[in-house]
Amino acid sequence: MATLYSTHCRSFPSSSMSSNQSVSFPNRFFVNNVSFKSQTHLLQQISVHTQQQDGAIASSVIPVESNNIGKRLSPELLSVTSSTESQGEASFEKDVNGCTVSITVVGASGDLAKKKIFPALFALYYEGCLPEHFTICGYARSKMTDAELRNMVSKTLTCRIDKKENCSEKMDQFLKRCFYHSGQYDSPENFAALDKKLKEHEDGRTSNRLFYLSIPPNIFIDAVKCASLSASSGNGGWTRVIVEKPFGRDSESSAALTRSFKQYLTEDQIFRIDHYLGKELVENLSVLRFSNLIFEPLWSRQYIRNVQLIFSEDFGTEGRGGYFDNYGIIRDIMQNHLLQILALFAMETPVSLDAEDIRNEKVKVLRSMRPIKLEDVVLGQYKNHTRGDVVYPAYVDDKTVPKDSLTPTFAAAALFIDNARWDGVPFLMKAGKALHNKRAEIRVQFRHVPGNLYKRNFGADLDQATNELVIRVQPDEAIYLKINNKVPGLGMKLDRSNLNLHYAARYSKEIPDAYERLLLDAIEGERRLFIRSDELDAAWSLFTPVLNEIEEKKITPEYYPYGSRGPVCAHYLAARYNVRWGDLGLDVEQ
Ligand SMILES: NC(=O)C1=CN([C@@H]2O[C@H](COP(=O)(O)OP(=O)(O)OC[C@H]3O[C@@H](n4cnc5c(N)ncnc54)[C@H](OP(=O)(O)O)[C@@H]3O)[C@@H](O)[C@H]2O)C=CC1
Ligand SMILES: O=C1O[C@H](COP(=O)(O)O)[C@@H](O)[C@H](O)[C@H]1O
Repeated sequence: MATLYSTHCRSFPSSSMSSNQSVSFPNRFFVNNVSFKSQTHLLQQISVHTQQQDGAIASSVIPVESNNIGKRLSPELLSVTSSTESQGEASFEKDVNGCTVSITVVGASGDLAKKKIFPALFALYYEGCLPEHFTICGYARSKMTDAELRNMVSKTLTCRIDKKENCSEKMDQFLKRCFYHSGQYDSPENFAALDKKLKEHEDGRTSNRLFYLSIPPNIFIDAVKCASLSASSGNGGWTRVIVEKPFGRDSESSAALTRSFKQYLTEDQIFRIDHYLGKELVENLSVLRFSNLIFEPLWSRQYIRNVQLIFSEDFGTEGRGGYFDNYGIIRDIMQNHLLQILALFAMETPVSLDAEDIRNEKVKVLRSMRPIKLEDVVLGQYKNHTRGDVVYPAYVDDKTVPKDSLTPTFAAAALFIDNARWDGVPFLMKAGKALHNKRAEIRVQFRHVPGNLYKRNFGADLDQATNELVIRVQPDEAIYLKINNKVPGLGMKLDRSNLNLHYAARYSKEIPDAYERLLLDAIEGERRLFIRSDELDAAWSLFTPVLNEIEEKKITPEYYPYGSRGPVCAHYLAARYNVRWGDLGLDVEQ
């Protein structure tokens, strides 16, 4: 997996390679990524030098079928070599003209582009993770010059706190690679003009083109159609499209969207982003589980009492009420971010770390899930609240939201996976806006110790002694395990303490933003963290019936004050399954 690379990013100095040159890799790497990289080169062979335990170097050539020599590698071919972990070098035959990557941010004038995409692209550039030849082009209807785009982008760029050297120089160099093209999203002519502009920058090199659709969903198809027909790579490079959520609002609309995409793109070209999959601790979930002996044996109904997936924000829908009212918190957070984490958490060990193997396991989890019952769902909506002199608005105070809106800004739900590993274990989800804190975490509560010798020390409430593993995705990333411990002294007093892996204390390096990882993956053709269409179908099949029922029955949400801990009914839901929400406990570190 990416986290095992010890190189700081996964780029190689590919564009500086001369024909048949070997590229040496100073550190351990997975050969599949070497091969992936070679999609931008013509493959000749891959030589691998593996360091043995005694330090000796064993050399081998990864067999490449003769009919594949000189061809671009497809991900399918890569699976042959994917599990080889090596140190060494690889040889490629370089393209005659070299390659370039052109990244077009469609909707460049928008919120997400400014907030996340351009800063992530700069971070990749700053870290040396972008190829030598690349162009970034903003595309939107707004009229802007290149200079105006650069000015807009420059306001959002920051340098890594641990690497401030040459920052302004790097920013200037980066901004010089950014251009702007104004056009309509449904105009083949405007996209053809974009194509012409990109070609000028690509300067005859093999062009690989990445389109990031950072636009509202109602114009996805227009943009995909025009990008694919008028501006895709025409000279042997790849064309990929990153699509932002929402991918529809139920099974039917999602399937229709996929069908429309597939008129213009193959599944391999579609990168459906769920930025929670790019978060460091979500990426680490599989490492934690599959590369530590102590967790995997406990990872089942036998030892785990319940799992909690919690998302909270301490602000409302500010500025996004128009979008939000049509979706609500279940579609905005649960059906995608929390469900994706659940699938990664609960999946069986994949055959390998290849994208398809991982996604195959995730989809099995999703398909094993029990339909969600309406009585297992709690809905809430925030109302206004005054604290001191400050009046915090209600959801319906947003001018873009109808006054009588029933759209939930909070939801809690109990989900179940009906398979052998998880039979009967409640997976509780809770997501809300305008709550008392901002947090995303996974909480795993273990069963009570059978015949606990120390039970008298806990009084009547054995839950006080529950071991709990907390994976705090954000903020202040941490993994900690609550254990029972003897308080030092002559008596026998027990307390609960944390074995704590606190990232800020352990690692001095700043944690990359999820969008950096995902953009880099899309450039490299790594699909592991993107949603495959069957995963999406399964996710919608799970949520669509209950969403329909909520809407048909016009369920009134429980109103909770802005800045509170959310609806009381969430506690009743948990109690029904003999669960206490872990984030509301009284521990030192919650
Ligand atoms: N913002 C966020 O935090 C997040 C956003 N997303 C998703 O990312 C995508 C982009 O989000 P965001 O940047 O907030 O979106 P914006 O509403 O800011 O729209 C992006 C750009 O699209 C164009 N646009 C907006 N509305 C229309 C319209 N009705 N018809 C045609 N063009 C329009 C505008 O550019 P111009 O007028 O110049 O053409 C605008 O600058 C959306 O799909 C959103 O759901 C996902 C997660 C988080
Ligand atoms: O996808 C979305 O995510 C954000 C929260 O993302 P984070 O990385 O800041 O935690 C959320 O605010 C937004 O409503 C939702 O659409």
